[in-house]
Amino acid sequence: MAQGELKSSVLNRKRNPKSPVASRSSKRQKIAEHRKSLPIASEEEHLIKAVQKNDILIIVGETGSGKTTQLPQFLFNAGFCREGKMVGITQPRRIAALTIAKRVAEECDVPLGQKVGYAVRFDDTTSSSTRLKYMTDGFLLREALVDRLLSRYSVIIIDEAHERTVHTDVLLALLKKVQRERISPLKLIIMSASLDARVFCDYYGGAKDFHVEGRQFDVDIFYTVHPETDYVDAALNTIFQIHSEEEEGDILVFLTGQEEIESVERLVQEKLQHLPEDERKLLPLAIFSALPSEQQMRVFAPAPIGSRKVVLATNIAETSITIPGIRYVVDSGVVKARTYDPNKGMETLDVVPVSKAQAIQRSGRAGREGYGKSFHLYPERDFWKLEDSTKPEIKRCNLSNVILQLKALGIDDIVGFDFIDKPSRSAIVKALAELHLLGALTDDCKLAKPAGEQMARLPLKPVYSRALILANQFNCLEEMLITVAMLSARTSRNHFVSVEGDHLTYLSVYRDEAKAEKNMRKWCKDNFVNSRSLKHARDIYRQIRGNVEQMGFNVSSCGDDMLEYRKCLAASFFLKAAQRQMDGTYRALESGEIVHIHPSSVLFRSKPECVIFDELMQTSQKYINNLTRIDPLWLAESALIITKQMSDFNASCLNTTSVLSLV
Ligand SMILES: Nc1ncnc2c1ncn2[C@@H]1O[C@H](COP(=O)(O)OP(=O)(O)OP(=O)(O)O)[C@@H](O)[C@H]1O
Repeated sequence: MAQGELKSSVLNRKRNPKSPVASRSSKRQKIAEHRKSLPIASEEEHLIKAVQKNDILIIVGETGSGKTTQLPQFLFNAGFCREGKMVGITQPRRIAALTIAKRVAEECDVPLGQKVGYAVRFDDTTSSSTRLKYMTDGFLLREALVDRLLSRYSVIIIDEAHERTVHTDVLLALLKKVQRERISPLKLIIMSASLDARVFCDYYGGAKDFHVEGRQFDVDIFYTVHPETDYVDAALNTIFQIHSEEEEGDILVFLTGQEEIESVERLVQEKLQHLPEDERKLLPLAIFSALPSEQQMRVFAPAPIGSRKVVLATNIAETSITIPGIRYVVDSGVVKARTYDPNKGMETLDVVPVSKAQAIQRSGRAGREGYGKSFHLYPERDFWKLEDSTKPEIKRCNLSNVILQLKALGIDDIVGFDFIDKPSRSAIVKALAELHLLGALTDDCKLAKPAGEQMARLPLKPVYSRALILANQFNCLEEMLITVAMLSARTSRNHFVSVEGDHLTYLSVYRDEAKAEKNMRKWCKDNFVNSRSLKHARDIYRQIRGNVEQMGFNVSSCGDDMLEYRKCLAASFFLKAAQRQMDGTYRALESGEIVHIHPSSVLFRSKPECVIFDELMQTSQKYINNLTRIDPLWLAESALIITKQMSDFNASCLNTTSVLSLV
């Protein structure tokens, strides 16, 4: 993309004053000045009055106006944290909870974990003195399992509500109920950067909305004149164009996923080799959700003096976060979106155009510390054609996890539950049936004891939780913990091939690295394994091992008896089994879909007669991935159990019999 093709639509610019490298007190002064300069600062009094007057408040403000960092501090100062009460702030993403809490602790000049802390899955920094608690929406939902009325909170703020993650949607409904049931008052604040305040106001019966006007810094917006045929190539060119022509400042590039990011990372490195020495000072850094937290945090460190960092990100960096130094944003205009078809039990992962709200959020990342520029790799006319916002996740995801949590919260009538946007009936029925077959629900659709309770306590997909519970009985819990950790970390498995399938291959990758005497990075490099993902898997392993030990499980190993382990996999993943057809394709037994083994599976060539799989996904074709070869007779054993379960299953609790089509 040539410079001439970029078009500016915002001319009004303000420059960021140069920041002095400061001693602690001048840093404190700088922070105080910064806080005063935020658009929300002049609204403190009005906001507090509005919260005092209204039990539910919808706050809408532009990105960067200071909602997330300032409002909790205003509430603290106004006395909402007296008598040990807390203000809880939820974020859709863990990286946001983490970095915002760090920033607010810095603004308050306190160590993280005391007055200000964060809590995300497997990582809780809060203490008994924490008053402002940043957390993921999923974490608060889990907290409700232990303390139904969320009694320690005086205020709960649901931030970035417009993202409409499934956990946010469930919280919106749950908090309505909690508010009604609580004796001590609970203030509820819904915050959103954009648009649909109306939806939330209506949902809460005409709740009051409050608008914070203005933003701190302008962002110049540029579009291409013509559509780009290859956005990766266009992104690469734009990075180097900014690097050679624009003033100092870091670059944030939005791409779609890990593989793409890693390939752009390599391409940037390669291109740099062809530049003169003094123009090579460009440091590519990746951030995506499968990256371990501490590696994600690298993008927040300043670039070495004289260098420019270029952060290659998925939509993980789209909302809430401030990456210091970013002045330029490059927006590919696309995102990888997951949708789930409950009838086929199939996930589809498509690269689709972003919504207007997402494009605005992306641009907003350039104007956090000073004036910025945002380069969209598509024409302006295409921006206007984008959807306003993304479809709520609850309408396009597998509901089994969320329904299990609602059941564990004592909410039995899922169909009648007051969702802001109701999931389809078929998605609910499918999830209930799946949970029943996995042993989490009784025949009357109640939480089964203890299996359902244990599954609800484990922060994993229900099928993984079931695999762990069964593995405890099959004496292969150690192996299953590794498998679940490797599957959750989406680790690569090149080079190590077990003829039995991907799960066993994962096991050998994990174990061989542990045995090797070399350092992990070197070992991974020699063996073509992604070291980032493997490290992530090790973290997850440690954490879930802690969970199952707390539940009283004894982590034992089946040694070399992999038959037991494979039988255990079959008994857990029986709903995800596929049988080879005459023509070499497979038929997924649950849905009847014709599917193919993904080329990255170690079983791609050997094509065994019968397999269980972890993923069924539509990309260019319908693929199954993460497979293990099983004996069809083992499935027959599971089928007998299922038939028995189904005959006992009280389908009237769903008011439908369509669950029977499952078996
Ligand atoms: N970690 C950080 N480091 C440096 N500055 C930060 C950090 N977090 C926030 N800020 C500053 O505070 C400003 C306000 O951030 P805040 O997150 O409160 O805004 P917001 O209105 O909630 O925006 P958004 O809707 O985009 O989350 C940012 O624009 C930035 O200048």
